Amino acid sequence: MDKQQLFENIKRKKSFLCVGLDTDIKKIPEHLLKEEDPIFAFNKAIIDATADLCIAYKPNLAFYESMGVKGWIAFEKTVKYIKDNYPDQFIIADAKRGDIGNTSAMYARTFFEELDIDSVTVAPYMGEDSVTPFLTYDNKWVILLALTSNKGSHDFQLTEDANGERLFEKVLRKSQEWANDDRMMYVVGATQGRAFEDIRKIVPDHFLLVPGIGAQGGSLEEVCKYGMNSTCGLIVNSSRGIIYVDKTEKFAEAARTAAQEVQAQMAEQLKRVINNQ
Ligand SMILES: O=C(O)c1cc(=O)[nH]c(=O)n1[C@@H]1O[C@H](COP(=O)(O)O)[C@@H](O)[C@H]1O
Repeated sequence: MDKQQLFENIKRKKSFLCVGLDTDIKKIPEHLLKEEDPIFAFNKAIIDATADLCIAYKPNLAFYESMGVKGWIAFEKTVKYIKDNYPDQFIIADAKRGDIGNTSAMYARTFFEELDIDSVTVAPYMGEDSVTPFLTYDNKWVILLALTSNKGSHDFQLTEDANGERLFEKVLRKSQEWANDDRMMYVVGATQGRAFEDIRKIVPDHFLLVPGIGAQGGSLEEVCKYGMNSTCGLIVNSSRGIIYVDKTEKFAEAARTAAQEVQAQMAEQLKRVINNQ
């Protein structure tokens, strides 16, 4: 999917919501445990209940890999289900990969060839040759960690060099030598507030993947105020705040209601982008 298609989907659905499929066997409703594949059954119900309200799904690999082979099978089935039934959805494999070049090439092969997923999250710490193997595929995206939502973002990302440049700013600047905004996005946590202003000075046109609303308490309004650009430029993720709001047989309905609330706020925020077209 290219940038224009993504923006068209955002306008059509009046949403830039990404539903995070962080599916934990210990958190799903009990009645699903009798299913042959409870993780997939849960995901399928959540996807069917939310697909018209969001433009992306982000399964986080940790949740699947923690279950070994069974988890990987549920992950593959989930990706296939989205692609077969909701082909307009942008799929993000949240894997936070990155290694020496020939190893990154194998990660890229997994997500882009074997599974044909749209994008993968990548850690920038090992530099250019750890990221470029992911950039050799047409119509596939690298989503590079820039300024994350967690407290630990202060340990490295927000530290300054002798010239006053912060590490996340160096990541944003340097990585633009490897790919432009039709192949690369950046992760910026919704908890980072006004930092979006600084980020937009360096990457005005890029899409940003923004996790951290909902369970982590980030403000959607603030993210939009400082981070939205003329093509929206935001994919905002919520995982626990949508998929775990109810643990009864009505969990999917409740997830839909939670997604509807976020989508309504997004539709409001999008007015200024759409009206300026
Ligand atoms: O790359 C990510 O998606 C990510 C980056 C970041 O800075 N913070 C962050 O929370 N995430 C992921 O986004 C999701 C957030 O989940 P909730 O806090 O439950 O909405 C999890 O899958 C996290 O691993």
